[in-house]
Amino acid sequence: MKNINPTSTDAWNVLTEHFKDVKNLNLREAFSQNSNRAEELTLTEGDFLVDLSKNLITKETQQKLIDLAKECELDAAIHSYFNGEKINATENRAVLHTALRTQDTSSKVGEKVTAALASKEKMFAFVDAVNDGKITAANGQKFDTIVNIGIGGSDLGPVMIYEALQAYKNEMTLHFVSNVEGDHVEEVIKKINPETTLFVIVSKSFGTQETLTNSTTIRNWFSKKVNDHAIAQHFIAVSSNVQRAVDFGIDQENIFPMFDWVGGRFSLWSTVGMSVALGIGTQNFQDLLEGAHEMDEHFKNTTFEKNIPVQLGLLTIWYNNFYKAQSEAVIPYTQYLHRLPAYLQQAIMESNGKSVDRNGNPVNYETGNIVWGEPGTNSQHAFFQLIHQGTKLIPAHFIAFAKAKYHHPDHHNKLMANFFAQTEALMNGKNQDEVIKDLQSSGKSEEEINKLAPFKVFTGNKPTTTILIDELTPRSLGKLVAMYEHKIFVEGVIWNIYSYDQWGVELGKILADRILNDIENSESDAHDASTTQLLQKFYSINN
Ligand SMILES: O=P(O)(O)OC[C@H]1O[C@H](O)[C@H](O)[C@@H](O)[C@@H]1O
Repeated sequence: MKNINPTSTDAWNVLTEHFKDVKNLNLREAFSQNSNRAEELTLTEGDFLVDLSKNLITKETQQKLIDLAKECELDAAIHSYFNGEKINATENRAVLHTALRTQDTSSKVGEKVTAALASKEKMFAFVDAVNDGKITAANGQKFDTIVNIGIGGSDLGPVMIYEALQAYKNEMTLHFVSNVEGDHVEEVIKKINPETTLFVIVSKSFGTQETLTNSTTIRNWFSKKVNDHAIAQHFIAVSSNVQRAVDFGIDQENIFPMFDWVGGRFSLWSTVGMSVALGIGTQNFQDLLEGAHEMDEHFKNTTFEKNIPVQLGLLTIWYNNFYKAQSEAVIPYTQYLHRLPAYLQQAIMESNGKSVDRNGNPVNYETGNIVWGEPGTNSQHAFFQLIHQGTKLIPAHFIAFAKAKYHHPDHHNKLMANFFAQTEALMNGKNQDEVIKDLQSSGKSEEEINKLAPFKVFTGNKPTTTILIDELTPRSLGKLVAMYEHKIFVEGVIWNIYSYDQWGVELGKILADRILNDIENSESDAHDASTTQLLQKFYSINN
């Protein structure tokens, strides 16, 4: 991929000028002036409807952003991404999570696809055998519980998917242990029967402190509760470092390899999805992959104007770099997606939280937006106040599914009424006249009205993107997650950064090891005064 500083392109200059006009755009007026606005700024792809029309853009903005994408050679970059070029250059790796969800072995990455299909076949055979009771616990009973031990990409993707697909789960009960916190481990192991539990250790590197510590504690607990000989049947591993997993004591047969061309935070489609596949069955897992593949095809083959991930990525650039918005909210109107924001935080912020461009030079523009959110309607009763009336611009994604899983029309209508009402209210706001009229009709005195009115005014004009999907299924979920993966890619290309490394995480790991050594020797002197004082307080409570 070429090194192109986006701010040195013609399109950037054009956008800078264009921004001066658009920053005064009033969405209410934009709709009344153009009766086709909704239609012109809405994208569809099968069961997905993505309405961009409540954003602070015009058709012209969209065109100018596309020009930016073209000047930054997004087309060629997409080609490099899907064709397995080593676009993760700082780690000298290709980025091919897309190869995990296709059957096409005839492409340039055919060999990788063949390897991925073989690895999926081994995983599916294992999953089916466990779920059919052909592979059993050491005592011959059927496994009824899975404990996934992993962190970061080896946890967030699987948990998010499993929670999202609760309506598709089988009889297996899943637990996830991630934090290096004895209390977290304890809370999980006290709920399970080790005799019928399968432990899935997931670590791409098999070198992550949290996962190894938790696995060791759980293995020791298991051998006390059951016995040492049963370990081989009850512990399996997913890793790209097979040797380390063998050294840990996992039976070679029970190690499911991952590929180094799949980044941790994009790995849920691989054997990292083992626990999920055990919990929802192989057919549902396959549907998840096929949904993601559908989005891959859309992304690869659709013109930029109609391309959902391209348009969403460009909107982020627009808000981040021109409006200087610091963050974006993602609000799913379903409890099933309650872990989506956490999953996206890793996917988005670990990928695009970079301040050096592809030449190794500090960037002279903003990158990596902050992402956060919670399901609606809960979040309406929590942080929506700030989105409606705070001082910050927070573009938000509103995601909902037109059809509910269970038949409770009263609930679903109310949920969806809130979903539609919020984006409308964020856009329309409530002006002084409307506020005064309301207060008058509620019988308030003129004095009270004058006092209260300023607090009740909503400026409106708050941008939102509505993503309305027919129904939450494994397929539509796969498609939604892939949509965000490609959005991340688009942003990284425009920002001219490497989205697929994560050197920033490494420093914290090294420092924690150093302090651990001090803690084990009750030392505190080698640090700054603040850290020394905190360590001493810690020792005083624990010794
Ligand atoms: O799967 P593992 O090798 O144990 O890595 C788990 C996590 O480790 C680090 O935090 C990386 O930054 C993450 O991207 C990764 O997902």
